[in-house]
Amino acid sequence: MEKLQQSMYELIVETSTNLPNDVRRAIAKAKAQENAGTRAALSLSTITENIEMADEKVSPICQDTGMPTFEIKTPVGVNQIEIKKAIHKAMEQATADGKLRPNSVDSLTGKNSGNNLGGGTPVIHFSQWEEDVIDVRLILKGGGCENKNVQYSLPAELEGLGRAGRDLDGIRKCIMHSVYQAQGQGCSAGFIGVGIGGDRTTSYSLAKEQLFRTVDDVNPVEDLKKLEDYVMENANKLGIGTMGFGGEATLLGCKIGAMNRLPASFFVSVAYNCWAYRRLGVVIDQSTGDIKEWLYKDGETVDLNTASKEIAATAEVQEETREVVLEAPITEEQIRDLKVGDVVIINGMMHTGRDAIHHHLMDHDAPIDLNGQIIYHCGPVMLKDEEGNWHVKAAGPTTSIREEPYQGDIMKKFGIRAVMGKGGMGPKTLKALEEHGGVYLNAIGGAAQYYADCIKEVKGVDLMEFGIPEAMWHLEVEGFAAIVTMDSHGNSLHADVDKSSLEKLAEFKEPVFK
Ligand SMILES: O=C(O)C[C@H](O)C(=O)O
Ligand code: SF4
Repeated sequence: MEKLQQSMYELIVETSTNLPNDVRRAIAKAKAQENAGTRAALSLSTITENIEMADEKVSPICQDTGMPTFEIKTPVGVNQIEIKKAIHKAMEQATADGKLRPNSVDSLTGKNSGNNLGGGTPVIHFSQWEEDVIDVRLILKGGGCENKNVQYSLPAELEGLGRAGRDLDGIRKCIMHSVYQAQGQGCSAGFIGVGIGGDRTTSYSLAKEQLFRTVDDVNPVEDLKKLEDYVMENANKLGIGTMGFGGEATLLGCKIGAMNRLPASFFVSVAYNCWAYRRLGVVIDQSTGDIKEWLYKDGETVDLNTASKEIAATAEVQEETREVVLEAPITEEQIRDLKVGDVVIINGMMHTGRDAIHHHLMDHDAPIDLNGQIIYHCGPVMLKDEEGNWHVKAAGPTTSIREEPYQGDIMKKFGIRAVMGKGGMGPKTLKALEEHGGVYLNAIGGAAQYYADCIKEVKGVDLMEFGIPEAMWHLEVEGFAAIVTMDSHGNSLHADVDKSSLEKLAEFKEPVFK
């Protein structure tokens, strides 16, 4: 199997950079249905542009290239150790080439292994089958959507929906609730895999397995088909929308599986996948290791730009929406002038800072003067050239809510005026924005190529000891667009969408499946 390592490399690169056709179709459909000219329509246009850029440049669709999860079927007698070794080598190569972000972090020391290998990374599951070829499927599922996975133990009391019992209707309520609780934080519009039954572990595994099904397949189990259809019809009525900005498209796919359970347990597990649903597969010749066939690529090319009426309307909305250009250092007066809904175009410097940096800044000085500056919640994919200069390969926002315990204090301590990320922040930060004169900017989650293109130069880096994604990168940008979703006057689009979607969720309280 001398070609196996190369085949695995191709699978990894293709999965990171090229979305499968069923996913593209779901996104194109959502885009066509979105109300023209809204923030959601604008976000979907950015997303589709990003998908095409990633494809053309053979660069990661999203900077978080996720937890690589391989599901492999081998004919009896094939050496699985050899396959594992080939995958490990291919992972290292793809990381060195900037197709994967180094994403494997020691949970105790915080050290990034740098090559995507380490305890539990990558995930490789083997099973045997009686075919004479090897079937390898890969999902790259990002951490932000992984954090929105949820497991219910029935019976349960659910916010907005009341009692969920141990029956089909109780399961229905759990699934509706899972979509509500994700809000925009897992980069909606998303896809969910649901596992019913099992124990806590197998229930989650079953949920994840559902993500290997194609978006448009039909569930052979009548009750589950009914449930999938119901969820697809109704979850979109919650109005959470793309990025949680409100809108028509909240959920793009729902796949449900069931297995037996113990008499005492009744789990419903939901695996939430962002729109950047990176899943591909290959059929491998067991003697040469060559790729015989690609899976999830059904040949027909999907036009992501079918929604011409919406694109025309985008031009209109840009006239109505206030656009403000910001360049650091920013004054308090400039910030107080911004309102939720304004589009901000950033030129000049911004500095990345995510989990490790926020924790660090609580009781250390900043490596540079942050007064009036912009902090970007981002862990980019970076590559160093032979002259030692860094280049940005992918750089979309990360989920901001993780910085909620620190953000307000850090803004005040260092005089930071704007923080940018995705998914919004909570009441503590909102209060600090009001007191201090700060603003929260929402960039489009997953649009890592779109934003990488706005970064003109890497001016430097500090705190590299935290690893590439967690270091503080000093970036010079041009035309970097984001939306004000929390302002210094106590307004939060995220709080508004959460409240209205909870009210809508409560409309699904009455039993449907008796
Ligand atoms: O780690 C990242 O860059 C992003 C993460 O997947 C997230 O959605 O928060
Ligand atoms: S940033 Fe968004 S699109 Fe990227 S992996 Fe995280 S949840 Fe997915």
